[in-house]
Amino acid sequence: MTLAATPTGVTARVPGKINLQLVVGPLREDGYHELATVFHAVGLYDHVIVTPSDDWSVRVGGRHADRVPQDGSNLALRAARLLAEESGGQQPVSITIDKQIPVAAGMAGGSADAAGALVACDALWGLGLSRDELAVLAARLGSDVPFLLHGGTAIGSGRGEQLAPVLARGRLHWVLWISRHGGLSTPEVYAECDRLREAAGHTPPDPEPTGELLTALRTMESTAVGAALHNDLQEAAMSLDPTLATVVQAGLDLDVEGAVVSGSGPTVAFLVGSSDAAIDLTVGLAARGPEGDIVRVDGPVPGAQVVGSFTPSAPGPTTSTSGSTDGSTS
Ligand SMILES: C[C@@](CO)(OP(=O)(O)O)[C@H](O)COP(=O)(O)OP(=O)(O)OC[C@H]1O[C@@H](n2ccc(N)nc2=O)[C@H](O)[C@@H]1O
Ligand SMILES: Nc1ncnc2c1ncn2[C@@H]1O[C@H](COP(=O)(O)OP(=O)(O)O)[C@@H](O)[C@H]1O
Repeated sequence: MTLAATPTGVTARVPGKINLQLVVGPLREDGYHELATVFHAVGLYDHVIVTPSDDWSVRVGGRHADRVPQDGSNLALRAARLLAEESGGQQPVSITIDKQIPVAAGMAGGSADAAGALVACDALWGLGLSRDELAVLAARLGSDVPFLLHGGTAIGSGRGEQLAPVLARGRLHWVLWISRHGGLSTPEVYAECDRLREAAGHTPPDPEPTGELLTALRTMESTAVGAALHNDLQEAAMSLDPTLATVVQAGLDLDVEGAVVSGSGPTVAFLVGSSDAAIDLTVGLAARGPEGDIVRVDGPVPGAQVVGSFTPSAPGPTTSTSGSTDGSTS
């Protein structure tokens, strides 16, 4: 009988997200807003590597490492500890994150790392939890974390943690404009949205996703999807970072199917009709738009998944790279 070798390290790959639609309802008594959102996972990835250790720790490298906490507040570390606790106690892990998703950018990079840590630790500790069981823990870590486990395209309701998959066939091509001047705080953007609404005397109704977007997503017809992009937090994000209005206008002046600020911003997502159009827009934005990183990605892509493991008999990571990994930066 051959015993399966216990892995000595596991790598998970996890994408960032954009919101194709974000309808923000009233502020609830628990401090969250009721939402109707359509999440869409795109091919810009963090990698989360977990290895057994004597102590809990996290180390962050990669393009956006400098803005990520490397203490107990790191969401990947919090996720690993929560899973250990809820599964009856496990050996501590040392976590290494390769950070390519921009931080505080409306792309849920911290939530992505939490989702990556959940699937990596589940595999390392041999727990075999289902996605639904992991999603319950994910929701305790943040409203966006369940979606980063799920991936693809999905409707989020409640505070964003209740998911329903969206029937979507095909692929969309995106160009992301990513700020180099720092991110926006999610709670501050929600608070600014409330402030603007109050000043305008506007009380929002219970939110619902629009049928127009859901119909457009069935065929992924880019002109129809582009026309249905919408974000209720966009005005608040622009109020806190006025550059965003200039960025959106720069894209609209070029050849795009649609433009939207992702989540609480400041990332701006431009939808185009082909990969050639994405290259043209990258060149145009670099020449005419405000300074920022410009990245081409496709969506939808799968959520957090294990892509490699180290075993005592085969040291060193084995990795696979299925799915879209474009994420080309200009
Ligand atoms: C705006 C969105 C859109 O997908 O994404 P990001 O822009 O952050 O990526 C999400 O709603 C962010 O979700 P997430 O970043 O997980 O937020 P959480 O940690 O759960 O909450 C942080 C804070 O955001 C506000 N919040 C969050 C979710 C929600 N439905 N209503 C809220 O008002 C609350 O002030 C809360 O204390
Ligand atoms: N692993 C992590 N990666 C990124 N940010 C993290 C992480 N852990 C904790 N944070 C904190 O979460 C905040 C929000 O980060 P992020 O998820 O990237 O943004 P957003 O909420 O805009 O999608 C950051 O400002 C950072 O302080």
